[in-house]
Amino acid sequence: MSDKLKQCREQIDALDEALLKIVNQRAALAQQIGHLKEGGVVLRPEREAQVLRRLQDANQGPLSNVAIAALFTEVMSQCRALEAPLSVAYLGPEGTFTEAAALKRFGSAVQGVSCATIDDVFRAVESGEVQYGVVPVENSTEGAIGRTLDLLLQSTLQVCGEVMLPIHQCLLAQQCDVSQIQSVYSHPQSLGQCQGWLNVNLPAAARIPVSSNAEAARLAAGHVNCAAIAGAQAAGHFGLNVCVENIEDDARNTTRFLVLGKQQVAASGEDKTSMVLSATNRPGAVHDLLASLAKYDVSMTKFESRPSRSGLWEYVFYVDIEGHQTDEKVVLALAELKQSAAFMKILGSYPLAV
Ligand SMILES: O=C(O)C(=O)C[C@]1(C(=O)O)C=C[C@@H](O)C=C1
Repeated sequence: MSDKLKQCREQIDALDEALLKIVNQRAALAQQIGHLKEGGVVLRPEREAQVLRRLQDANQGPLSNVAIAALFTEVMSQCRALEAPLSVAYLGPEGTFTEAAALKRFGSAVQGVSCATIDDVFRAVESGEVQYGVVPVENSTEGAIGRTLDLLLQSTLQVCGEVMLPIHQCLLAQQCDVSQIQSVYSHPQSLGQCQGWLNVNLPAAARIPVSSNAEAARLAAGHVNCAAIAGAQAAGHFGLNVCVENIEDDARNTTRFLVLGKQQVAASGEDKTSMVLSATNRPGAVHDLLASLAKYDVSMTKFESRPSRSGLWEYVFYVDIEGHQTDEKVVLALAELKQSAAFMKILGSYPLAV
């Protein structure tokens, strides 16, 4: 070993000891805070977002802000676990992007509960079996996840947070001779995100939609001439090879997930509010809804219409705005909006994804 290498490792050892002491001091403070909360809710999304943003603002590298967020999310996850255990349901099975989103938001010190359907995630949170749930809500290439939107309308749960996860799809198979692949399994959303790649590279292969990407990988593991489209993490779970990486048609392909819970999250300073609206049946009604937002300078980040399921050709609108429902201009805009809407339900205010 060269002298320089030895020296660097000695310095790392010394720093690790200092880090060890400091993270344990931090953990002890979190424990104290836990006692002060006395039966209160342990997870404080607004505080966690503020901690991450402050550190990202102060970060001078060489670690990236993405790395800093991942590192300190894990630190907070371990500290939080000393205050109280936390359970989180997600749309499973293990190895799906939703599991990755839950991990990204909550870190590893939580009890993850895999659910077979989006409905089951809602039920698990509603019944109190778990404290939080994570479900996909929209993808940048394929659009809304209708089932999540429909359940948000019916449910009493609050949206407590959002997670943005860059989605990189891979072709997984037992053998990587692409000319031998006859069928490709995947979730319909993932097949949609890769249709351009499939048209060019596997035009003759059957595209078989299944319930999840993990299920696709499980099926591909049983047939030598079949492949799955899934995240690279699924390859390890099912003993498959990653034959081709990044086969999504848009390199910026991102899925947005929602964190569901029962708490009203306090303002963090950079927040979003989600709601569902319906307009009265008269000319200009939708315009009036949006005019209330414009009047108070509230930006809209999403507008999505869905059948209302209560009348033929009737629609509800899913709207996200910038700001917390307790912010002054949001309070004014929402009060006016409520006057012109036939129906209005606030789904929750929560910190912007860090
Ligand atoms: O500040 C708190 O309320 C804490 O419990 C500490 C802490 C942290 O580790 O920083 C942990 C859990 C909360 O969700 C927020 C922050």
